[in-house]
Amino acid sequence: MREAVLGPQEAGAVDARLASAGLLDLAMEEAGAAVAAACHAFPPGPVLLLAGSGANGGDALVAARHLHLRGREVTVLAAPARHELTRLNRRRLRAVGVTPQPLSPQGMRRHAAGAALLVDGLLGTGFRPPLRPPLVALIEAIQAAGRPVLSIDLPSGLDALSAEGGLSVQADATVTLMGWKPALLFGEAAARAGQVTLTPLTVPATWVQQAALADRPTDAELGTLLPVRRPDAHKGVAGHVWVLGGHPGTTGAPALAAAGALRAGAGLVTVHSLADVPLVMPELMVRRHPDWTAAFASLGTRRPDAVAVGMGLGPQAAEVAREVLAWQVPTVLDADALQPELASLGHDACIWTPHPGEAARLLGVSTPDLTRFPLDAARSLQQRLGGVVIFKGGPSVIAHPGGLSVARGGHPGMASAGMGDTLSGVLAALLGQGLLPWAAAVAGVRLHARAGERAAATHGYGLSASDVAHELGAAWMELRAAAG
Ligand SMILES: NC(=O)C1=CN([C@@H]2O[C@H](COP(=O)(O)OP(=O)(O)OC[C@H]3O[C@@H](n4cnc5c(N)ncnc54)[C@H](O)[C@@H]3O)[C@@H](O)[C@H]2O)[C@@H](O)CC1
Ligand SMILES: Nc1ncnc2c1ncn2[C@@H]1O[C@H](COP(=O)(O)OP(=O)(O)O)[C@@H](O)[C@H]1O
Repeated sequence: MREAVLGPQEAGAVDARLASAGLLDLAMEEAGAAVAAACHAFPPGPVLLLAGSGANGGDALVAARHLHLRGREVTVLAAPARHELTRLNRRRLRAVGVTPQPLSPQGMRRHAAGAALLVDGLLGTGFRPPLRPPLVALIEAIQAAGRPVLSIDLPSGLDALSAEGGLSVQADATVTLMGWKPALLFGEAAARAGQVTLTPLTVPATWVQQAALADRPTDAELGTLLPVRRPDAHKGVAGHVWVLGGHPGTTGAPALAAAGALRAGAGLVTVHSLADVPLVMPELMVRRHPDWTAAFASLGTRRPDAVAVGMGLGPQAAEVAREVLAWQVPTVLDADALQPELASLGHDACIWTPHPGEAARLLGVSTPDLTRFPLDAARSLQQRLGGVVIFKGGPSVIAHPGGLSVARGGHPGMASAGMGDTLSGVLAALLGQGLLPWAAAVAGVRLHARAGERAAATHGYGLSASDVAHELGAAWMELRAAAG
């Protein structure tokens, strides 16, 4: 099932809709039950639950009731409830014999000493930074307690939309509700969440869609996008990819892109370069040109099915990319071709693949400004460049005219030189096989990430881009198999 990446909901609007059908009550009940179930994965012993004033606190109160009814010793420290359902669940908790005590850092410290587990229900998606003092002291007290922590929805103190950690709870596990929040997927914030499990909640799909900022497609969905060849297929129908790149000192980059293209099913791959590009696979065709004017003259009016341009291309990259963009063929722009002066020259069949440094150059902002809010960064890049943008990272965000998509998987071993070059080749291969740019982008990024995961199983942090290219075929088979 396609999962949503959710932004903070406008609590009032959601409440009104849900409350009218009594569904918010059911949703909170489901949420609390899931949290209680997750507590059983921790060692046995007393559970200290911390409930804030909003609905996140309400979830904690429901969890406390479920735990108590199953015979688990619980202590609940709760802030005065501002949320109607939270008040209701406070009454329900009292009715089964558990009376919440006032929430304070002192009380927290006193009770944490005897607790086997802390449940953090202080703040959820309703939190708006900066953190106010009473919460600062509480979060510091949670950290100082040194007990295992299970957070509800997201660790308290994290801004659901931001990748920043800041002062926030360091959880061992998080039960997130309804959909993934950006904070659980990116940067320092994601590292605060520990092991995350998603509890979907039985609410109408339209509500989830309304709250969603992005989607997060599964392998089964992405596998259906990969092309299937007829038995009588020949290399002429599998796409001819041209790779334009390389410069003395960076000749490996186009070679890696070309290997990525071949391993992602391109029928023919030709590298055009002014430099002496290594023939990393004998199946590649490499044409060395004296200069780019001569190169374009010799190519005449011949055009490939798809182009990847920019990898290790050096100082003339903008000029070369300008010429390529005028061809109006499906084009992947990477590395040195990611220049601000090309922004207005793109077309609908372009895929731009900046990493955060290149994205900052394209938008004229600082890298941290972009990595803090990766979904906003991807959206801004797409608005500036048009076509499809892949804002690369772990994970990457794909911005296309239909919205945003957050990729799954990959491996930290992929943080090594040349990895993006291989991705460019993969994308060009998929474009050359007829995929629409958005489909090539979402399927290509996942194919590359899955190949990275497979290669990392053998090579760990010693992973190279060539290792990833070698796993592309197996990753392709897996994705297709997942599609059924
Ligand atoms: N919307 C839904 O469909 C569901 C939401 N649920 C829960 O509801 C949560 C959202 O609930 P709410 O919107 O009530 O918000 P929260 O429970 O996240 O917190 C809101 C409260 O936090 C305090 N707060 C906000 N900013 C603060 C700051 N800077 N410093 C200190 N305190 C601050 C305010 O006092 C506010 O009352 C979700 O995270 C989830 O846990 C679940 O009950 C399941 C269903
Ligand atoms: N920690 C990570 N988790 C998942 N994928 C990663 C991670 N680090 C890097 N990658 C992937 O590796 C690629 C790196 O691209 P890039 O920075 O352009 O490399 P290069 O410029 O060396 O070719 C991107 O596709 C990125 O998504």
